[in-house]
Amino acid sequence: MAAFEEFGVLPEISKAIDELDWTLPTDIQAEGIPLVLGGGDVLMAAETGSGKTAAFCLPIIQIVWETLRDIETGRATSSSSSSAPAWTVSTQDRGAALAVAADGLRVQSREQKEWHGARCTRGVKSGKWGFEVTVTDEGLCRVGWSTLSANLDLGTDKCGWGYGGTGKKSNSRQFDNYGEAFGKSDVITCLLDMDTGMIQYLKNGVDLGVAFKRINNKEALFPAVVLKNAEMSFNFGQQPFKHPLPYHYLPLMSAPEDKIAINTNGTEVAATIKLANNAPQALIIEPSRELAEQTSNQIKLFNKYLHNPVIKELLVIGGNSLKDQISILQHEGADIVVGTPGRLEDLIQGGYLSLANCRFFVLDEADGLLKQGYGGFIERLHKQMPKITVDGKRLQMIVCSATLHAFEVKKMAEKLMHFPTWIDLKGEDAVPEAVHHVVVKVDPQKDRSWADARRHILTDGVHRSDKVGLGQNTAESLSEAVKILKGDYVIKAIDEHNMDRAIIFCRTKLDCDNLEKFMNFCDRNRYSCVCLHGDRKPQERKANLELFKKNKANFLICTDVAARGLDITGLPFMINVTLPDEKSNYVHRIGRVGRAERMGLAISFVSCVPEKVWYHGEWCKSRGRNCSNSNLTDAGGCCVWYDEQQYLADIEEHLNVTIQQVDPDMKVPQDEFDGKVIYGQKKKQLGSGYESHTAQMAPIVRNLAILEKEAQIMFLKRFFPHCFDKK
Ligand SMILES: Nc1ncnc2c1ncn2[C@@H]1O[C@H](COP(=O)(O)OP(=O)(O)OP(=O)(O)O)[C@@H](O)[C@H]1O
Repeated sequence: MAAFEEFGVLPEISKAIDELDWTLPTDIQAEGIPLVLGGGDVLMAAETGSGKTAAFCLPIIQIVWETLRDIETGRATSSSSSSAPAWTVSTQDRGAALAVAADGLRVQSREQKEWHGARCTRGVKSGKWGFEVTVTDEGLCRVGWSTLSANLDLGTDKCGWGYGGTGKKSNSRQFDNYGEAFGKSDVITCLLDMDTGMIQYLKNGVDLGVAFKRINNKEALFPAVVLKNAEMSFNFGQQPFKHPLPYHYLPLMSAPEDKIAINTNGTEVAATIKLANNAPQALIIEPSRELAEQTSNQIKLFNKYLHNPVIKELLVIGGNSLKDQISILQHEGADIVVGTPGRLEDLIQGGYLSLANCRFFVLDEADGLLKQGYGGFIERLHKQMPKITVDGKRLQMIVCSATLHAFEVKKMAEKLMHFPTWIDLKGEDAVPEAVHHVVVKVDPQKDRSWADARRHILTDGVHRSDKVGLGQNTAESLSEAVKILKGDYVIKAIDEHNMDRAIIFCRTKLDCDNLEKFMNFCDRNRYSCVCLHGDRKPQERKANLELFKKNKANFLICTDVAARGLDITGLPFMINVTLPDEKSNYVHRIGRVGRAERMGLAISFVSCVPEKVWYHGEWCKSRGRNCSNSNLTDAGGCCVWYDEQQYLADIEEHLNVTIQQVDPDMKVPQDEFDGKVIYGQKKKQLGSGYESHTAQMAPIVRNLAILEKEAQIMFLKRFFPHCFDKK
């Protein structure tokens, strides 16, 4: 069996993977694929280039295909089930913000302002029954019994009877003192005597007395709960109760069929499902067009051998014809949509793309999307997606990035995701081992070559009206010198390392354009380059990326638009002309090399003096185009002093490493990277490292064995002293 099949992947998909020469799943794939196939919400945090795209695409493709096949063969029906469901909390008969765990025995609502409730899948028509709940987190909760016609806000109408954590019982919105308050870790036993119409509760095994008597009810009663920012677990008798039920009461699980009623709320008569053309099963959001295109291409590759039915995949990004995308949605249809926020918003708002059948919601580079301000957009889409699809499947949300440890991500996950599993393969943000990253200090006071540089890069014009140049030892003059030196250092780095392929990051679009001109000026053939940034037309961006990918241009000069996710096989080198001010972007930029275990060298230039740079905000009318207001922002201008030393310190602290420093001659010192690896290729004899690991662990294991033996002997001596006496 092929390696991927062992993780539950269909043979047809596995065959397509084999053709890519992937022998084994990467760690994130080995952990992520089974979790997604198993129906869970997943947060995947793993380093750049570790194969996250396939970790979510493969299981999604598989489930989408299986669903299409079931629909085609008539096996898929809407969520009603004539066979009686188990005693669990219903995923159908529940409030929108109430999450039910996969086993149906734990519920959670993180909604702070509103109450959200749910009922059990089964109820009882007669007899004396009991179940237990445990409060597993702080918050407000009410638990008890209700009929199917009661509203989910238990105790607020005449058909629901509840007991709340504040020590009140309620029915018909009448709240009366009862028992005592309860909270986290308390166990509440809920008792119902259908024959006399009596409801009673125990708190941690202590009888609180009758709560409701002679309830005038002819309908079946169902266990019910309502929560406000709280969590609770249920036991209908699946586990031994923590506190025994009073005499004559039995666990609900043991109720015979003739006394059971089935919860039919939210379930409809079985019907064959038909999915609308414009209502895909999966929506994948990417932060940039290039990345969306890349993911879409991967899906096409993995799909290759899945026929009957064929999965229809659609890329929706700006720059491609909106009319064509609408036409495809209306006529051919799409099962998986990959897109960027802007175009997705246009299609959804225009009513061309429906989220009514969406069961996979993927946020790739999620922290990037949130930082770009798409949090509200994501929440709006999530609200429009059904939490349970027509065929009874739960909406699954998958969130990934190499840098997921942002507060915004955790907040969003808490709000939108359903008991998500974190796959965190690195702990905190980290740079892959396959990346050798170094910094080169740019010190215009030590390196005076800028002073008599006859040819130099056209700088960004920040100091156009300042007096700069030789003899001027002002901050402005040194800042201008840094800009000149950095242009030269790019050429030096390329020459020193014989780079014939590299991605070069600049801070602004203008810096990219200036570097492109400079490299062409130096030698159009040797330094052949293309640009990728937001001011270039979509078709040009696409063409430039292709030129670089196909090796027709040696260098790709770009802004952070290309920092995330771009996958260029075996890219050996990367240059940071200026460090990003956002720590996580360092990790993403660096991650363009050292992918799929191929070694990469990343060189970052770091100015030793402050550099004055453009910073156009909303206040800049032209948003930077031909802007010449070089005053500082606090004086109403569009410039700031950029402190790269500080950014370097921040990055080092964030990654908990000291980044190796290299002299301006760009020579990388002899270490385990140099000489033993060829950048762009896999490290030879990577080895598992187990051998040295075993040697390190051996003495510790030996000590543990001794301790274990001592503990066992102490135990035996204490409880079986006679065995030792005899000896
Ligand atoms: N199991 C595998 N075996 C070999 N190569 C793989 C495997 N999985 C993925 N790859 C390759 O590894 C490279 C990186 O994969 P991918 O783009 O999915 O990384 P990523 O984790 O999403 O990175 P980033 O965080 O930068 O977006 C790709 O070229 C991909 O083809």
